Amino acid sequence: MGAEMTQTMIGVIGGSGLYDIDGLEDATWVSVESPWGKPSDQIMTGTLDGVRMAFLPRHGRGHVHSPSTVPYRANIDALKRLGVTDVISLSASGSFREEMAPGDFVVVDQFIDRTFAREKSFFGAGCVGHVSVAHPTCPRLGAAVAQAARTAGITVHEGGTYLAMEGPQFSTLAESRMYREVWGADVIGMTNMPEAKLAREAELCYASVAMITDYDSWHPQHGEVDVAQIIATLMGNADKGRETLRALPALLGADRAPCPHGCDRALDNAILTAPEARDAALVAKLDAVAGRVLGG
Ligand SMILES: CSC[C@H]1O[C@H](OP(=O)(O)O)[C@H](O)[C@@H]1O
Ligand SMILES: Nc1ncnc2[nH]cnc12
Repeated sequence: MGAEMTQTMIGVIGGSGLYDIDGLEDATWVSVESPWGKPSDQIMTGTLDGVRMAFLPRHGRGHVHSPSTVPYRANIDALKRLGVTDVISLSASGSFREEMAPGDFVVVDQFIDRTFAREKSFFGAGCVGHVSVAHPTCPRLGAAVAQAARTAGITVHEGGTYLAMEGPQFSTLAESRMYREVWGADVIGMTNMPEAKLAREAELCYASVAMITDYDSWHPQHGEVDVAQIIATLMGNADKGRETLRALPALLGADRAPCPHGCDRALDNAILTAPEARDAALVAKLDAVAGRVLGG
């Protein structure tokens, strides 16, 4: 991938409550082998409005994986291996802002990564790589998904900072207040990190939609968050997510110009390990993620 046109393939990572999507032509669940382990589930592939789509339920059908056990590297690698160019992440999220109400969508553009028990990079000893995540989401893809959600009649907030916590417990009241008042986070969830960082390493455009389910624990009128409260909003949000996805392919189109923000060239100059010092086994595992720059 470089300066030339390619074919769009939209990869969707569905969060809690979103385990399938509808309306795909030739919908088929396929198994994808990854050298990074087993992805969360099979991936549903198909076409919508002439655009290729791939859908992966982040927690697996039946909600098998906790936020800490989601195989983030295998998931991103499998999507890349299938030919995905653009990843939309849809996630159940709490809100730290009165105006970002349950049922609203927030197109996230920044993250604070508080996770600590996950593998966060495809790179390591024998092939060291450093990518920039100063701007961790793709503005082109984010604008398209915001437009798609508006087309579906959803209240959309463009821009917001997502606090990624380890979980699986929700935050204490003191944490909730600190994230909101001191750190300036807008929404909270448990899964967008390291997913966003790995998508950048894999040179995939990544946009994240926080589908608001609750006000976490800070809101004096709403009390503390619990799963029952979240589930009450989750199913409606999942339907809104599906409607957003139906509108998205027509907005992106099948022919894809290179990303104007450089997401698909993130590995230019990123790998520091000299070719003769690289670990052959790791380089082989990086065939899909970094084959463009590593060759082979
Ligand atoms: C069901 S509440 C907690 C759970 O839901 C979110 O998952 P996802 O981001 O995959 O929608 C949140 O991050 C937690 O993992
Ligand atoms: N309040 C919250 N905190 C963390 N993850 C969430 N997912 C949905 N709501 C959440």
